[in-house]
Amino acid sequence: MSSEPVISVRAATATLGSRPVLRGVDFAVHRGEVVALLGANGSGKSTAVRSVIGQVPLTGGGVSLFGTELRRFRDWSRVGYVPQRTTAASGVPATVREVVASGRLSRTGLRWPSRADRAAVERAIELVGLADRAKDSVWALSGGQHQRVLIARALASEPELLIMDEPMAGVDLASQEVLAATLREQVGDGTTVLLVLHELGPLEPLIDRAVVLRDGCVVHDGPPPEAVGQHALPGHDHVHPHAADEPLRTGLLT
Ligand SMILES: Nc1ncnc2c1ncn2[C@@H]1O[C@H](COP(=O)(O)OP(=O)(O)OP(=O)(O)O)[C@@H](O)[C@H]1O
Repeated sequence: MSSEPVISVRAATATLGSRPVLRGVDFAVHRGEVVALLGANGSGKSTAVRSVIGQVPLTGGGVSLFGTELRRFRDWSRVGYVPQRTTAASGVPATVREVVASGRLSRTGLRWPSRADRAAVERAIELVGLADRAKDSVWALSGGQHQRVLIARALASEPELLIMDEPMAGVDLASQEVLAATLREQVGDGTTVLLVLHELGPLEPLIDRAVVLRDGCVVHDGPPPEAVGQHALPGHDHVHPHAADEPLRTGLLT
């Protein structure tokens, strides 16, 4: 493990509207790690990852990527980002291949795509199991297939760091399995991953560490919490044993 974190978030504070949403968040993600950001609805998970990629300005503290302060970081082809469930279909008709290829633009810029660029796009499409749909319009896809396209778009630049906001939300079981396999492959290749999850689900075996947020603060940073009994059910405040004597309430599923 490299001593310099790939992501370093230090005492981060952020306000949305007049609401303090991040209230002094600290965490780091090291090279090759898979870290899940967990917490109840509204705990600040999306805001935290959006601040990591500069979409939410911090009111205090700092973020570094690959050892560079965010405001000076320019190497965005090293970072793949999958936003919280949106559609890959804009107002403009586009095929699966076109949307995925747009994810390569951070590497190609304005030059004509090379053979390596095209191969990376095809590999990303294959990884998410959509090779047979490459020429189809994204309008014709299911929600789970859309999500796969967004992930392929993030993978097209062959990023060293993949940041995903609830990649499994609203995704059918078949697509979940494809996404888990895709992620396993990326992790096997050494990609560093930070992902927002509502529950660990099929990605659980891949997760090295969990950072749990509550009300904009980190309340746990360590082994992923285990869902047990009825507390594993959606709607239950999640209680699990902690290394210390007190049980830790993560509010994981509420
Ligand atoms: N643009 C905004 N303006 C004002 N408040 C916002 C805005 N975006 C989010 N919030 C609020 O900030 C808080 C944190 O939101 P955030 O999306 O980071 O939470 P989350 O943990 O990702 O939740 P979820 O699991 O529901 O996605 C919530 O209370 C939310 O209502």
